[in-house]
Amino acid sequence: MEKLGANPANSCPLTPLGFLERAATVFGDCPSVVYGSAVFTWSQTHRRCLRLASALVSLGISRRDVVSVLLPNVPAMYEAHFGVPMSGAVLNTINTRLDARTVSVLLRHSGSRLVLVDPALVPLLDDALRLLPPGHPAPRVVLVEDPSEKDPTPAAALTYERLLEMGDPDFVWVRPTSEWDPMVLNYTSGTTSAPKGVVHCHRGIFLVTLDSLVDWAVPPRPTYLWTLPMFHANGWSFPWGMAAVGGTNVCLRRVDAASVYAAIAAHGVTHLCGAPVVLGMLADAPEDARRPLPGKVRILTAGAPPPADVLHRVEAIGFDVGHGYGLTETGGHVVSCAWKGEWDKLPASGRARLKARQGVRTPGMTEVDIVDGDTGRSVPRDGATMGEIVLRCGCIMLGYLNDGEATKAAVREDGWFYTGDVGVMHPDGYLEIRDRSKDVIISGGENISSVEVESVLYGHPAVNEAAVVARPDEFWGETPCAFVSLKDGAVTAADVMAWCRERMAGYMVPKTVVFRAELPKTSTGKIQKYVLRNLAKEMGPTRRGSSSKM
Ligand SMILES: Nc1ncnc2c1ncn2[C@@H]1O[C@H](COP(=O)(O)OP(=O)(O)OP(=O)(O)O)[C@@H](O)[C@H]1O
Repeated sequence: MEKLGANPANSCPLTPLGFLERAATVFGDCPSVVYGSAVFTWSQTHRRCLRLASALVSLGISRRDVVSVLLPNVPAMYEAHFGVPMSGAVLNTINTRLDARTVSVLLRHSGSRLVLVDPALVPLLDDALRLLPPGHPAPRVVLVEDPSEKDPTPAAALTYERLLEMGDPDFVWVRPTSEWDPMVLNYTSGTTSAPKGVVHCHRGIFLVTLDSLVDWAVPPRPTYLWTLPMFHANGWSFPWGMAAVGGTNVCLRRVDAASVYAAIAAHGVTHLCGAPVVLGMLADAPEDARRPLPGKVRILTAGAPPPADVLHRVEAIGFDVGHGYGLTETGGHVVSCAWKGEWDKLPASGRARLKARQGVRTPGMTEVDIVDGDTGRSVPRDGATMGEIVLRCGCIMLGYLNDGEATKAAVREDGWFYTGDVGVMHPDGYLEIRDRSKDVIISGGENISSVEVESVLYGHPAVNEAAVVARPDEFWGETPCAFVSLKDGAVTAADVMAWCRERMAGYMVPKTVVFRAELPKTSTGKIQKYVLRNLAKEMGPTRRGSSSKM
């Protein structure tokens, strides 16, 4: 036995890129990517990706060079997920909702060599390039033509289709020399601080892709609607996943309730992903935007805590919602609320409450725990004691690009990745996020989960969105301050406080309620609590016994 082990046949580097070759063989004539009236087959997508890889190499792109994309969910964005790493380069998808300054910082930080850009985003890229420091080599720009957008570049500029024409459809793609070779570079959303550049290798992406398919029980040949931006942590690994199962990728340039319902009906969509804001959008869609669902439509939600009330409402329409938890640093979801048959017997609100819990590790994940910050020991399974969620598995990032300190703080010597999320472990072994460590409110020594207070606020029939942050308090240190946007305006701060008082302990009830037409969000649709926290701080401390409204 001692002599047996790794050999050249069993230690070839794992990579998700091979899924595409297989898809071309098995599903060659089946639709791969649909966009408006354009329909590609898997053999066409395979050849287009090889052309892209070959053309990039002919432009001088080589192993480990960074190629960025500034694109909505269009076919070129899908193809870049294969074509760019098939050239040996590292794919960097840039969030299209960022401002020019941030895009410029990311281009500089990543040392990007080439950018694929959408016509509508050319002005943003131009501004970002102008902001690069003098002497910094600007990346080469390739415009991705789009039938629905005016072409803003001179005829002589290099375009995506011309680039593909230059490429070889029989190109022998550049395989990773090691499965640990970097494959993608994704910047985090910047919800809690400046975006960090997360680097994943081929092996990690291979593992999370297959794990996500198994965990969500995705069958062969699904019809997958791209409501989740592929720039957000590579669409939680599903660009590669859809090739593995021969799915049809329905691309949408813009996501609004009417286009989502229309696309579901027109294409017979079976699967889609979205942050809880997308669920809210579907649940609150006006009657004239809705279409009957053509069959079972499954939604995977992750990225922020889904309020039980929103889960309940979207399931009432007929959607079948799965709930996952992950971070840019894990490449996809690694914890999910694995559903038990016996829960089906519960009333709808009870089912939604259970589904709002983040759940248990996915099958491919090695270990998840919640640990006490001081002792490092697991917290008791009592559904009440809070600790930090830590993870261990093959899809944890290689690290943050050029940021050894942040990498060391997140991936520690004890073998855990520290998520910065605070949660509790329930007696049945399912975990539930209570907060991000920076968002916990400490009032008179009691830890208050802002998420828990928010979930009560979301239950109020007039509340559209809610976020709870700490406001300084002269006596308690901090008290909860709720920022609320309303569906209709006929509610007072006193009503909101009374609603909370009936449903939670007194110390958790917001002592300040601020109404806003809209709450500030990150480019991935998450509410920017640090902006609200600053606003709460600027209001000055609350005084003993006081409660206020604005
Ligand atoms: N199902 C979920 N329920 C609650 N929170 C979730 C869920 N899924 C993800 N999250 C939150 O999203 C975070 C991961 O988001 P992402 O990687 O996009 O960047 P970010 O953490 O928002 O940005 P930054 O790290 O720059 O502040 C998790 O740490 C967690 O706080």
